[in-house]
This record gives sequence, C-alpha cells and structure tokens, in this order.
Amino acid sequence: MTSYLRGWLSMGISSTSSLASATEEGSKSDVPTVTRESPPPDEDDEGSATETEREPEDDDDSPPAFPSLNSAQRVQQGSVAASSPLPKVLTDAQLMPPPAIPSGRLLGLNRPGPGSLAVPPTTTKRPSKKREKVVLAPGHSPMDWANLKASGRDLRGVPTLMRVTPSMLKQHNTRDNAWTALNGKVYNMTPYLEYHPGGEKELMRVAGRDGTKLFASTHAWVSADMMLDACLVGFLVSEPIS
Ligand code: HEM
Repeated sequence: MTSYLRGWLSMGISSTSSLASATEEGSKSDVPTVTRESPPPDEDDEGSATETEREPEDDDDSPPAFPSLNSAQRVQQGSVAASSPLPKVLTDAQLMPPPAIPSGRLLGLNRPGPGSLAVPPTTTKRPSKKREKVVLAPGHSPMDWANLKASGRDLRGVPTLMRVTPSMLKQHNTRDNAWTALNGKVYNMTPYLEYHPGGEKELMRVAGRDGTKLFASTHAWVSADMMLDACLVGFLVSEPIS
C-alpha cells in the first residue's frame, strides 16, 4: 500500500516538474508538454497471495495496433503497402472474369422440364391460331356451374366409381356421352360442355380419350380435380391381358 502511494507521489512530482519546464519553454513553443510516468513496480507486494504474478512486459499500456498490422485497410495506404510485405488486394478489373454463358442457353435448348420451377409453356408460348372469344349462354357462368355441382344432382351418370380401360373410354365420345381421362381420373364432361369458358368444340377434342396432355398445354393452371369433382366416373386402368 505504501509503495502504491509512493508511486503516485513520484508521478505527481514528475508531472509538476515537466509542467514547470513547459512553462519555462513557453516562449519557444505555445503547446506545453505533460509527461506522465507509471508508478514504479511494487516491491512490497512481491509474492502477495492475492495478486496474480505478471511478467514486466505485461505492464505495457500501449493500445493494440488498429487497424491490425495485417489489415487490408493498411494495404490501401500507398506508403504502408510499399514498405510492408502484406498480401496485395486485387481490384475488380484484376479479378477473374465471370463464367461464359452455356452455349445451350443461347440456342434455347435448356427448356424447362418436368419438375422444373420455370413458367409453364402455356404462359410463355403465343397461341398459333387466333381464337374467337367464347360467349357462354346465360345461366352458364362459372358461378352457375359451381351452383349446379353443389345442388347434389347426379353429374356422373354411373351408379358407382369404375375401372375404365382405354377401349371403354373410346366408346364415350359423343356430345351426350363424353368422357375423358385427366391424370388417371375419368370424368363425364357432358354436363360441363355448356359451362366451359373455352367452348364445347374445344372440350370435345378430348372426348373418348386421354386429355391430360392437351389440357395441360392449354391451361395448366386450371384445376380439373376441383372443376369436375362431381363428374368423376372412375379411374383409367390398362387393358386386361388376354
Ligand atoms: C376437360 C376438362 C376441362 C376443364 C375442366 C376446363 C376448364 C377451363 C376453365 C376453368 C377455363 C377458364 C380458364 C381461365 O379463365 O383462366 C378454360 C378455358 C379454356 N379452355 Fe378449358 N377446360 C377443359 C378442357 C379443355 C380442353 C381439352 C381444351 C382444348 C384445347 C380447352 C380449351 C380452353 C380454352 C381455349 C380456354 C380459354 C377460354 C378463354 O379464355 O376465352 N379446355 N377451361
């Protein structure tokens, strides 16, 4: 404790003398310099059980280098960069050029495949032929179709769900008896014909056959499952082996 006070006292004396010398030299320089000295190492406390022993160099109070010695910020300062062996930071122009565009993409070969997140071709391809806008008869709006489905009327035309083979499907190809298969499900399209926004004629193109492909290439965003749930006849199965 005594040595601690002695240390501070000696520091005070040193500061005062420095101040005094600064005042003397005041005529030469307007800025006085103040010297502060750390207290001398504590001899009395040597071997104290309460304090951790430290090496003399641990007493260094000088702040750490900032930015750190190998920092990129230092490299940017020309004079430092020239004198120090620090790694050089490359400019944008010196960096590697971007990779070349794959030739397939330029040729339009990388078309979206199944399972791709790309926009379906139905929305990217322009229709080849100009098509007349279909005018639905009064009482045949999408809302009317929703009401008809909810009415509970039989729209299937079959007493129970069936297994339908392609040859069975083929027989249902007339306006009054029009079936189609979409994604493995067979629907009776007859009640829907007058409600189809694309017209009866277009719908009849898939009567008596699997319409999955044409349906998807026309309007992949339409949910046939939801539109025709009340018209479900059964499921498409392969022909029995004879
Ligand atoms: C068999 C089940 C089908 C159902 C449930 C169905 C349903 C629909 C629905 C809901 C729309 C309106 C879509 C919208 O406004 O975004 C529509 C439009 C259309 N559908 Fe179908 N469709 C079916 C089959 C077909 C088929 C096989 C074709 C033949 C190529 C076709 C051709 C069209 C066309 C051209 C339109 C556009 C009508 C317009 O915007 O003027 N549809 N269909």
